[in-house]
Amino acid sequence: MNEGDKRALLRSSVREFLDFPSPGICFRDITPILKDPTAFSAAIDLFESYLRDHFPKIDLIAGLDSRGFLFGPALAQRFGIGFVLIRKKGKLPGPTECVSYSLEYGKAEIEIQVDAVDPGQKVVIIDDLLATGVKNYTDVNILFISKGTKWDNGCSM
Ligand SMILES: O=P(O)(O)OC[C@H]1O[C@H](OP(=O)(O)OP(=O)(O)O)[C@H](O)[C@@H]1O
Ligand SMILES: Nc1ncnc2[nH]cnc12
Repeated sequence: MNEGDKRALLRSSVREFLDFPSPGICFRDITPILKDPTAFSAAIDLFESYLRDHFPKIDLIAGLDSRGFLFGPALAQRFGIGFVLIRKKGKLPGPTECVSYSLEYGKAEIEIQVDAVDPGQKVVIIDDLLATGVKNYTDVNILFISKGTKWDNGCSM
């Protein structure tokens, strides 16, 4: 399957539910991607090829609780690198760093273990979709950060 076919398959695999979980929200349901191994492979292929084209050095993949956990480990395997968890507050043991943020509906606090990332490591943060997270980027996204510095880049598939 070529890249265009993969994108088309993914688009057709995301269902929309209006007014879920609250009135006015159009919820984009990615569960059909996970149910179809061809679609899931296509998602990981597209993430991988984007990263290989744009970023020569990646040390770690970090996944956002919870749907980022569905894609991140498979992607990390493709690169032979590790996967670390960014979880909702109160789920990770030991010393953590925490930040609060607003979602399309509601607020959350997320945490990472302080030893999850070493200074200077290049980390890809992966999630299933952005709604309000970063302006101009929607659907399946990859964002890059260098720990303790700034967002470097982002993409939408
Ligand atoms: O762009 P935003 O406004 O931040 O919305 C997108 C975020 O919301 C969803 O996660 P959620 O916190 O609902 O958790 P879930 O993955 O467990 O459903 C989704 O997986 C993203 O992480
Ligand atoms: N519109 C949306 N669809 C699916 N998950 C979401 N999380 C936040 N906004 C969402």
